[in-house]
Amino acid sequence: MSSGGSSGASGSNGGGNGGGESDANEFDFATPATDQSFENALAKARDGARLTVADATELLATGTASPGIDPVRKEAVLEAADRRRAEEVGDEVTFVANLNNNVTTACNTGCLFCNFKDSAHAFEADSEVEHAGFTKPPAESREIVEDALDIGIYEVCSVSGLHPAFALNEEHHEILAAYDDPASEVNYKPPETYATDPGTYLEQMEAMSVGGVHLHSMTPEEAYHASRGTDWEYEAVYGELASAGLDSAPGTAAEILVDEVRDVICPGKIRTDDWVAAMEGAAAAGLDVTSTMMYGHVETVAHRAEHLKVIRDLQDRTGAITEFVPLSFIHQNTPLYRRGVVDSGPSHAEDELVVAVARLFLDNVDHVQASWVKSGDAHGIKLLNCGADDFMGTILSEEITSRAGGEYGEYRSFDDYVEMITAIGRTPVERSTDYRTRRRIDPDDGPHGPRLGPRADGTPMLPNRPSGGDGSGDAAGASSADD
Ligand SMILES: C[S@@+](CC[C@H](N)C(=O)[O-])C[C@H]1O[C@@H](n2cnc3c(N)ncnc32)[C@H](O)[C@@H]1O
Ligand SMILES: Nc1c(NC[C@H](O)[C@H](O)[C@H](O)CO)[nH]c(=O)[nH]c1=O
Ligand SMILES: N[C@@H](Cc1ccc(O)cc1)C(=O)O
Ligand code: SF4
Repeated sequence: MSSGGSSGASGSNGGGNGGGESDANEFDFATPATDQSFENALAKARDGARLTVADATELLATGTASPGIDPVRKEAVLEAADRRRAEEVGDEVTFVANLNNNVTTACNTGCLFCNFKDSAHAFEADSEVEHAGFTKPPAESREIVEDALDIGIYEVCSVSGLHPAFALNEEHHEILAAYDDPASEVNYKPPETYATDPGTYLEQMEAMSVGGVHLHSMTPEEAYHASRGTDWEYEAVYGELASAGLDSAPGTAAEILVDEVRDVICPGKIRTDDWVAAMEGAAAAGLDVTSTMMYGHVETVAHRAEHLKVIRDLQDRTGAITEFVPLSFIHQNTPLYRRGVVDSGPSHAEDELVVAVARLFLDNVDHVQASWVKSGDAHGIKLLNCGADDFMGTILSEEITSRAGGEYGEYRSFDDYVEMITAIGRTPVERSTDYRTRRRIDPDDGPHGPRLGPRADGTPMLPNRPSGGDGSGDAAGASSADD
């Protein structure tokens, strides 16, 4: 691999015109040019016409004909998106009382944007390699969810590394173990190899699906891992997971859904077609799904626009997508940054344009999320005025962004939410994961706490855990389970 400076990212950061002026290397994507003009694209967006990939590219770049982001044009795009948001979903800003409970950081997939994972080898019982990761057996997962239910959460969101000992169920263990060389052929080692057994995926689902909580888990990449080495259909795999308690699936692992970008940032991951097939399988199994895009690394604005088209087409076919979650790339501790492939994540202007163009382009997805984890409070609030109408959730625990170098903590209280949302003249609304159940919150009736969770009674959440994210993996008052 070459590491020719920051060319890929400087191209996309400098207004999204590709890596045109920088050193040629394999991470340079061609400068996008379209046969559309910025003005025409903006006029179509204002009229509510369905946008093309070329339209979206022009809007994201504030015109591909000139380099950099034009501030006046940017404001026009943001204004059109904010107006569309108001017409489509009104002035409510939703958020969910939820808990992140990630089960393991052991992973060999090697995505170059990720610092969440630890090399799975370090988790082996006879390994002397130090690591700060964790694996939580099912009983520990259950205890963590139980404790969080007591303080009022509605949802548990669980995404994990692809631990080599993870299998869907006992039958899957047998199939994987029967390979001649399971480790190299199907990324499998038996649980007894490791200091801590993660259990099966079905056992983790059963453990976390407790007390009426909504279980949001199993990304397409995890569904692939839960069926590796077999000919099982995604619909059947998600069906079994649903029978064990899964309620909806996160559409992470999407990154950029263009294979030439995946080849650079996550060559070990499933390709775009497989990601789409997994999401369709989840939908066919009756699950809601979310959708994401992780942007601001080596890709161009044209790749972002193509990604949005993949999501819109998927939603046209399934109707199962509840929200779109833009994930702003956090660069500090990642291999992409440390190896000099990128020199930063996206600028604030790029974040704003991604939210705005998602709102305008994804005419079939109702909700666009702003993330205080990725952007912090002030910029997150700004994104709510660029087309976003959801402000994610309380989460209580955060490992992905903090390990990548993010600095915005791992919890927001209901009082924080009410203050931030009313500060911009909007209405705070507690939601269910699927947005179908909502509760408008009277700002004057504080202190505020969750009421939609199975055990929620309006008491403010008081998470029993050390404050600040040190990436050590403690979650909501549980002990860490370092292997
Ligand atoms: C860490 S993975 C965990 C789940 C599973 N291993 C997978 O890849 O689907 C979940 C998602 O976190 C996001 N993520 C990881 N590192 C990130 C970073 N440095 N900045 C922003 N998002 C990141 C990616 O979109 C990734 O798909
Ligand atoms: N944007 C981020 C999220 N979003 C997910 C929500 O918290 C929630 O699970 C979803 O909206 C379904 O209800 N979660 C994170 O941990 N980090 C983010 O940056
Ligand atoms: N946990 C993911 C974000 C995420 C999770 C679930 C979703 O449905 C959407 C987004 C991250 O921090 O990157
Ligand atoms: S993004 Fe997921 S699959 Fe990729 S290295 Fe990180 S944990 Fe593993």
